[in-house]
Amino acid sequence: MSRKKTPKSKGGSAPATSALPATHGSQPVRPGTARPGPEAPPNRPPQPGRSSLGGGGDFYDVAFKVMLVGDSGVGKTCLLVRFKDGAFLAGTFISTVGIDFRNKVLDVDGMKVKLQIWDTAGQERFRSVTHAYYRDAHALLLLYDVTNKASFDSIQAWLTEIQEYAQHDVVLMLLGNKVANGCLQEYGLPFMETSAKMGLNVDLAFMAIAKELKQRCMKAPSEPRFQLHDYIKREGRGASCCKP
Ligand SMILES: Nc1nc2c(ncn2[C@@H]2O[C@H](COP(=O)(O)OP(=O)(O)OP(=O)(O)O)[C@@H](O)[C@H]2O)c(=O)[nH]1
Ligand SMILES: [Mg+2]
Repeated sequence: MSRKKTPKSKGGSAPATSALPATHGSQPVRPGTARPGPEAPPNRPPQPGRSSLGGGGDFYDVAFKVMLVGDSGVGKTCLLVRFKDGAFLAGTFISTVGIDFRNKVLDVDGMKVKLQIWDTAGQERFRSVTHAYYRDAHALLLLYDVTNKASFDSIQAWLTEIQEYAQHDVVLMLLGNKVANGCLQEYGLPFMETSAKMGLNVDLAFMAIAKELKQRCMKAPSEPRFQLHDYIKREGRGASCCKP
């Protein structure tokens, strides 16, 4: 499989007024089959198959879009910054406006898997912006704050929204951020407790998504199926559990 190196890109953001993302269903974007094209403008999501998906300055074999969703204040931006930069955004809470993204390339069993991670605004007034991005997402990380019951109570509403706007085969994982004890099996989703502050299970959450996505499009018939539930149960640190 061919590999690609494209100009460095830290990420970008799309204001509430930005155009809709291009539609490509839930097909992964492989550099080897990419159409040539200019970099997408920084305030718009990249077009499928264009070199902008290669931003980040790294070679990659396959690219996927991952979206972070959940109520305002649950820690989506902090989780992404922790994953991308290994740092915790302490201090004043600055709510995301519109939508923002960062790229990161992971080595998944010898293959370079690029995740383009979209950080959405949890505030209600940006909900229509978020809706427009669901259809392009290959995976969704739904976050709630384990110290905020209201954010937990919102899970069902988020799931309803996901069902309405996302692809039917989207990979979905629930993350209880700001870590506490206990297990959650209620929604039957792969689940982990994370802490953007302490870095708990953050890399693992994204790696689990990358492994699942990579296997969905690359698995050889003889290869055993990747078990997302088993993987996060086995590899998760601290309190983590999932549906058997
Ligand atoms: N203790 C603790 N605080 C956290 C953690 N993650 C985020 N926070 C804090 O929670 C607040 C909100 O974090 P953000 O990441 O900005 O929340 P968000 O989900 O992006 O919010 P919106 O952009 O409004 O949707 C900030 O004050 C963070 O410092 C965590 O794991 N532990
Ligand atoms: Mg945010």
